[in-house]
Amino acid sequence: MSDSSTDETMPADADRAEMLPGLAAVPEVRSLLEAVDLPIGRWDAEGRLTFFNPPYVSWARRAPQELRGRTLAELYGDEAWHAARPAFDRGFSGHQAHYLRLLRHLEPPRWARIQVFPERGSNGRIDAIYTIAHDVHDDITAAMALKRSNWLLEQALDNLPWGVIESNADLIITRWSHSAETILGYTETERLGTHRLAMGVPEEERARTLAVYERLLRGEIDSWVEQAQYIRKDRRRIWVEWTLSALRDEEGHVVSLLTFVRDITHQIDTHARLLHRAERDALTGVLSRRAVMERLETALARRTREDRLALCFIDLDGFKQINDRLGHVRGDRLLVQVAHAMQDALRRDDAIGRIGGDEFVVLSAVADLAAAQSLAAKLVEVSAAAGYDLLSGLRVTASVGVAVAPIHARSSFELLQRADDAMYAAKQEGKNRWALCHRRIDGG
Ligand SMILES: Nc1nc2c(ncn2[C@@H]2O[C@H](COP(=O)(O)OP(=O)(O)OP(=O)(O)O)[C@@H](O)[C@H]2O)c(=O)[nH]1
Repeated sequence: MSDSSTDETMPADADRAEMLPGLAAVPEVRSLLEAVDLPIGRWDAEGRLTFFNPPYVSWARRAPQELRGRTLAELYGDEAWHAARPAFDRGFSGHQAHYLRLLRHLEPPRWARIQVFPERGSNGRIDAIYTIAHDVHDDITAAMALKRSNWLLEQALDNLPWGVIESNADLIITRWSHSAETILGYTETERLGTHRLAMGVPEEERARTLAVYERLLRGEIDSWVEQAQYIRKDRRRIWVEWTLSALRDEEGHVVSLLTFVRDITHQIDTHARLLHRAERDALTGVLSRRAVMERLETALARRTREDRLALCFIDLDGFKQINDRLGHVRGDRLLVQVAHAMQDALRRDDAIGRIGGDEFVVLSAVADLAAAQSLAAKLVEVSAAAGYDLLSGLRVTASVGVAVAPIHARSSFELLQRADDAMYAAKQEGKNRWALCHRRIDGG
């Protein structure tokens, strides 16, 4: 080993004091700089490292003789110098500055915040700058992770099939995601800062919806899921599912309502179609046998002492002949015509179902027997009018039997039986007519 290299690595205290430039030459300052547990370096006007304390040596991962007199670019590369240069320039122009640098010479690399401040000589000139490095790796990586997860969250929220809406404790909207725009038709600009109920919620739903919001805001419930209608900006009514959650601060106060919204119009339509299909007779569109029997059971179960329920049993006359002469397709058409004519003759609360080939049942709440009879008469009349095949001039008519609960029967089975008997009587009497059940429960 040469003498000079010995001098470089371990300078005697006296020699070192002479070698030290600027402020660092003052013994008190030097002791202070060496005692500080942060890497400190002094860079002269040519950007060369002229002083460094012991923490700097271990931080730089170099022997002292490899550090002294070197520029930052020589020590850490051009990329590092590029990051440092603006702050160095500010330091040499008399200002404090700082910059962030990823220290790639460390394994694994770490983020540091480097503070730069000028050293002014006695003549006021700036002879050098000092750098102090702070390890901010954990803060920076935490901030970057937070930023990234926020970014991911935003991306995810925007790409979800769910619209995301957030409103504050005054129900003013503070977030309206991209998907919310797509589903509800209003843009973020139109909705931010407006009241939740200002647009879209149908008039008749407002009071109920507000009551739900208020329960959430008061903390009475934490979440709420419901299906409701919404009027889009283009005035189209859609079905949506709202999932609302109350968000609380650290003290537990509800500060906002987070809402996810999903368009379920398609599901609701499909469900309605399936329900309709199960409930309806495929040919005529009136109720199916099962559905009309269910209505009958329900109506009888709900009937109060005073209520009267008329059941008309309708069987078309001579329908076999229509089929035989005109074929099934034209027969079908006549069936449909008669079914629709009967349906059109009924009131909103009445029900009509097809229970067999050419057999129908009509249910109607009536005031008395006279009303039941006039209903039966009307069914006979409209069937005869509608049951006409224009091409052949052939006609079908209907025979109708009517029984009334609780006058003629109390159970559904009996009521149906009594009406069927009465219909048979009408056929016997010559068809195209109605007959009232003649057997009263009380035997009268
Ligand atoms: N076109 C068509 N015909 C049907 C359908 N369902 C049953 N039929 C026919 O309807 C006819 C019903 O016959 P009936 O009620 O016994 O005979 P009808 O000629 O009406 O005799 P009456 O009731 O005594 O007047 C039969 O020929 C069945 O084949 C259907 O969905 N479409």
